[in-house]
Amino acid sequence: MRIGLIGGGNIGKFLLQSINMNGLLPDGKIVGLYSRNQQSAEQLAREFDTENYLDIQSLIESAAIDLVIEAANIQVVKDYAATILKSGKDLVVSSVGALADGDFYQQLEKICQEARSKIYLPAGAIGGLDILKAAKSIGELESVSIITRKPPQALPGAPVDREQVMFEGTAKEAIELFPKNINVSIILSLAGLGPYKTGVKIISDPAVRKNSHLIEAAGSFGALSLQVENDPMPNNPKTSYLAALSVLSVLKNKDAVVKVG
Ligand SMILES: NC(=O)C1=CN([C@@H]2O[C@H](COP(=O)(O)OP(=O)(O)OC[C@H]3O[C@@H](n4cnc5c(N)ncnc54)[C@H](O)[C@@H]3O)[C@@H](O)[C@H]2O)C=CC1
Ligand SMILES: O=C([O-])CC(=O)C(=O)O
Repeated sequence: MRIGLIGGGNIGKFLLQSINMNGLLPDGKIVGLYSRNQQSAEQLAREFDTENYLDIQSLIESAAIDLVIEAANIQVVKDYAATILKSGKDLVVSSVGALADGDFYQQLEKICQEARSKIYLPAGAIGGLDILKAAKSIGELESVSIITRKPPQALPGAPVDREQVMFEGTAKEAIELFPKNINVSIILSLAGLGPYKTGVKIISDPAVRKNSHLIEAAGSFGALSLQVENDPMPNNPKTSYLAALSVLSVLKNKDAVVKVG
């Protein structure tokens, strides 16, 4: 697997370390990187033995790459996913919030069918998606919600001296207001009832250090209540370590002959 990486932040650097330095993907290597800050991208490319691309288009079009990982932001997915998939390359998306737009989702799906490419959406900083998908398969999933609690440093505009509910509403609205904080609500929507029917509450809490997500769902299967207490990435309190691990896990399991879950 010859991988191209977009984004050299927390998740990107974790992947470079895990794959290119620690060899955690036996048949894979990140052979190309594009990140917005060229100075740090050059440094990362040197440190982790990969090629630094000066513009995103050349990375996407490179014949040396057969799968692209987006670890940047929602806008990058909106701007480049179609080009990547049309070129026949597979795409792993970290900023799954981009797919809250149903028209965009369908457009990408059509491109994949025509170009025989695939999109991989990691579970990110949460779990429980297998339960929602199973419950939905007979159309008897009734409700899905997520309550996210993060320290104020992770949430724009949060007060540092008291707990505050920053948002309460649907996943569709939540991702528009907090695009770097609540991608989890969109993967939950895609596995379950869609972004208009997934309830979201975001709480800023100065008493916590971890990013926690409480997922609740109900249907004919029974009820789900799952609390994830995530350690943040060392350099970015917004992003949970599990989000980075889940991208690596998708890559590790991509071509497995036995699929679990
Ligand atoms: N699904 C999930 O559970 C989660 C998803 N995310 C998503 O993953 C993204 C990456 O997370 P982190 O690595 O923690 O963020 P980060 O802020 O540490 O890194 C983002 C990187 O992307 C680069 N970048 C920004 N705009 C770019 C562009 N136009 N082209 C190329 N590179 C660009 C930045 O320079 C930076 O290196 C987040 O923005 C968020 O959308 C983050 C956390 C959890
Ligand atoms: O990392 C997390 O806990 C969740 C997050 O930022 C996101 O979903 O965008």
